[in-house]
Amino acid sequence: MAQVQLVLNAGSSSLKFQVFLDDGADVPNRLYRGLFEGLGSEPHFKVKDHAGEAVGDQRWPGDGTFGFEEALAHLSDWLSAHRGGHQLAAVGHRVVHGGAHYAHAVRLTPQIIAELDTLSPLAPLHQPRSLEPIRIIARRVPGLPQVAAFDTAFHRTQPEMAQLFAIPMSLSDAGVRRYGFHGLSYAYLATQFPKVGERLARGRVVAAHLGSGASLCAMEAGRSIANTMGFSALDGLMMGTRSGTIDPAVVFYLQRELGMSASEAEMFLYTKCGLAGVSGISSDMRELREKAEAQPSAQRAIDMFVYRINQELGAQVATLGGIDGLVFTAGIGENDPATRAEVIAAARWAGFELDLEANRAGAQRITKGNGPQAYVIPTDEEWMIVREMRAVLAADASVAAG
Ligand SMILES: Nc1ncnc2c1ncn2[C@@H]1O[C@H](COP(=O)(O)OP(=O)(O)O)[C@@H](O)[C@H]1O
Ligand SMILES: CC(=O)OP(=O)(O)O
Ligand SMILES: [Mg+2]
Repeated sequence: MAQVQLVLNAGSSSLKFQVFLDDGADVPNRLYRGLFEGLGSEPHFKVKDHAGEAVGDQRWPGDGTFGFEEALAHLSDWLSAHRGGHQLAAVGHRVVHGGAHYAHAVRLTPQIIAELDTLSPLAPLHQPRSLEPIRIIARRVPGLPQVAAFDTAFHRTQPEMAQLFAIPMSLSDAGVRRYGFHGLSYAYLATQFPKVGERLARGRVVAAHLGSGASLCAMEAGRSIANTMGFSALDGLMMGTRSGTIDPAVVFYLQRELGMSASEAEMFLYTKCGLAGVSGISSDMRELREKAEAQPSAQRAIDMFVYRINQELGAQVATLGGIDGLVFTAGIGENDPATRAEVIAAARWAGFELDLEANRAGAQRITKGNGPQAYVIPTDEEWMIVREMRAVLAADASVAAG
C-alpha cells in the first residue's frame, strides 16, 4: 500500500501543511497543500489537491474560540478522511529554533524534544506551537518517525561577525547570539536560484521574506551571510504584530514606568506592535491596503513597514558589499504588488528600476534596466522540510542496515 508523509509548518498566524507521496521520487510528489490562516483573527481553512483544485474551504468566526488547538484537531480529522487508505509513514515539522547546536534536520526522540523545549523562551510565539503536535503524535502513534527541520539551521554558515553581539564572549558562548530565522524559506529560495539565473545563483542577493513574520537575508552564492532576525524572531523588520528592532531602553521603560513584568513586556512586543499596533486596525496587509485611503493610521503602518525594509536593506547590502538581486517571498512578498513597488521605489538608491506591468501581472522578474534586478519567488517551506526529512530518514536507514 502506498504511504504518505505529512509536513506541518506552524507559523505565528498560520498552520500550513502538505501531504506527499512517499514514493522515493527525487522531486517530492505532493498530494495536498493547505493551511489555516488568520489564527488569532479570522480563521480560514483552505486545501488544494495536487492539481490545484480546492478540496477544502471553511471559515470560523473571529471571536477567539477557534485557535491553534482547534486547528490541529480539525486538521487531524480532515487528514483521516482524506488519506484515501494511504498509511502515514513519517511527519516532518518546521521547528523555528534549533539553537546553536542543530545545523541540520534531526529525527526526534523524547530527549531531543525536551532539549528543543528549553529553547521555547527564545521563540515563544513559535516553538511551543511546533512542539505541541510533535508531542501529540508521539503519544498517539509512538513508533511513527518524526523529524524536525529548523529555521535557524540555514544561518549557521554566517561569519562569526554576523552571529555575535557586542557583549562579553562568555555570554555569547552561553548562547546569547544571533541565530537568524526563516531559514527553511531562504534555503528553499536558494534551491530555485539556479533556475532563475546565474545572477541569483552566484551573486549577492537580499531575500525578503515578508509574511506575518518578516525578515531579510543577505546571501552570497546561495548561502546565508546575514539575517535581520537575531537572538529571537522579534528582531529586525516591523512585522504583523511584532515591533522588530527597538531601542532596548524601551523595554526598561515599559517595565519601570508602565509597570509591565518582563513577560508582559515580551508579549507586548511580540503581539501588540508592528502593523497591528501602529494601525490600531489589523496585522493583515490585505485589510490595511483596503482601508489605507480612508484611515490614515493604516497608511502610516504601511509606510513604516516599507521604510524599515529600505533601511534594513541598506544594512544587508553594505554587509554584502553590493547587490545583484532582490527576491520577494511569503504572504506579502508574493501577493502584494503595492508593497513590492513601494520597496523598489524606496530602494532606487541601489539602482532598482520597477517594471510596472511585470509587477502588476505577478511576473517572476519585476524590474528592468541595467541595475540589479528584483524577483518574486513563491516560497515552499514544506517542500524543503520533506526533502530534509527524507535525507535524515535515508541516513538513519543506511546506518541501521550497517
Ligand atoms: N493578497 C495579499 N495581499 C497583501 N497581503 C497578503 C495577501 N495575502 C497574504 N498577505 C499577507 O501575508 C500574511 C501571511 O503571510 P505568511 O507568510 O503566510 O505568514 P506566516 O507563515 O507567518 O503565518 C498575512 O498576514 C497578510 O498580511
Ligand atoms: C520565524 C517567524 O517569524 O516565522 P513566521 O513568519 O512563520 O511567523
Ligand atoms: Mg511563515
